[in-house]
Amino acid sequence: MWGRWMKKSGNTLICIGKASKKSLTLPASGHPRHFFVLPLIKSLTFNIICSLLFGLEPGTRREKFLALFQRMIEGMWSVPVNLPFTRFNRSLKASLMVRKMVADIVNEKRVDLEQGKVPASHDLITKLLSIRDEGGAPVVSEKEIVDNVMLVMVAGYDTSSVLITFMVRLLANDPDVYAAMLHEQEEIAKSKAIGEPLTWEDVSKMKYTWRVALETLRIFPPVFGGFRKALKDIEFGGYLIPKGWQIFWAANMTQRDESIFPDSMKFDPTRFDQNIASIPPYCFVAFGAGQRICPGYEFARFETLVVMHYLLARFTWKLCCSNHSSSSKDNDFSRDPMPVFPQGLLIQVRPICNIAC
Ligand code: HEM
Repeated sequence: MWGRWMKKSGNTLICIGKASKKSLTLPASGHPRHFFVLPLIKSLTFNIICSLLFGLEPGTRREKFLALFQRMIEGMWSVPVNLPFTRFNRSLKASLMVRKMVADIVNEKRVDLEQGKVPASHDLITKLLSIRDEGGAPVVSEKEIVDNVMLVMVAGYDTSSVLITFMVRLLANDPDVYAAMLHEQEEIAKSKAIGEPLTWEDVSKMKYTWRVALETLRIFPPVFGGFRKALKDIEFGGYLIPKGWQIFWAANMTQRDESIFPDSMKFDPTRFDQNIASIPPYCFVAFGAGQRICPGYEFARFETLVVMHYLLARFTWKLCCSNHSSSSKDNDFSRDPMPVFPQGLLIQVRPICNIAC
């Protein structure tokens, strides 16, 4: 849904490209720098969503929004004990403030639309505000718009950023995949003048990079599962699941099942080339499946591809352990329930410019 809308809106790739270049800039001194990948990419994907979906431009307001939003997310999976000074309590308070900020933005946009200052196609909010029934009355209430904005922010924040972080780790560990991906991006960049933005055609050529992303999602799905309700009695593996029961589908288990993905722990992006036909339906479920499949799939695809393009164009990197951590396993991760690295995955980065960027 959003993918189609974004493709129609001409500046999508330019906007993702600009945000990526801004976040991924280092002084060209050639000296290495250290970065924690996950927080950096999280704020990048947050900024992309803010600009593209909500038309919220950089500035103090967006920074406040990000800080409150992060506080809200931190407590979403904590023990739900609402006592002062708990993570849960801080999260609830932040959530109220985020809702208030979103409601204010929606109101401002309604006024802008009424005064003809922005077109209906400006962003997701103006689009939703402009849907009218035959009598000219709004179809989506402002409360529904606020709910949808909150849902999109939460669903799009921790997902693509986790995928990109895992790809950064993979590329540091696997020189063959790194070389193949760099080659693909170099070929695309060669056809462009320095600073020329990526086009939809360029993105459609990033086939190997997307296979690497899919294979990363197969082994390390950011969303490890979800609930469904049995609409009728089902027999599965010799067990009866009665109608009305809740079922938890687990991407981790299906996507590492040896009978579906042989040698399942081997990282092999060729599973997603012409071999993709051998993957049975509902077995690659990193984006879910069926009617509730992730509506942000296309958006996540081109966001990931554009960010990876600029990362490869501008830097080489290697993994390192954090000075602040006594653990030598800094590059291992745990689930919270999203995959998290103890310090956010520390890397040493060296700026390059071997691709036009
Ligand atoms: C790598 C990136 C992403 C992954 C792996 C991912 C994965 C998922 C999964 C597994 C679901 C549940 C689907 C189901 O129940 O069948 C989901 C739902 C959803 N995703 Fe994504 N997602 C990603 C990026 C995004 C982005 C960037 C957005 C928005 C900009 C987004 C918006 C949503 C929304 C709104 C839902 C709820 C849909 C519903 O309940 O009907 N996702 N996503």
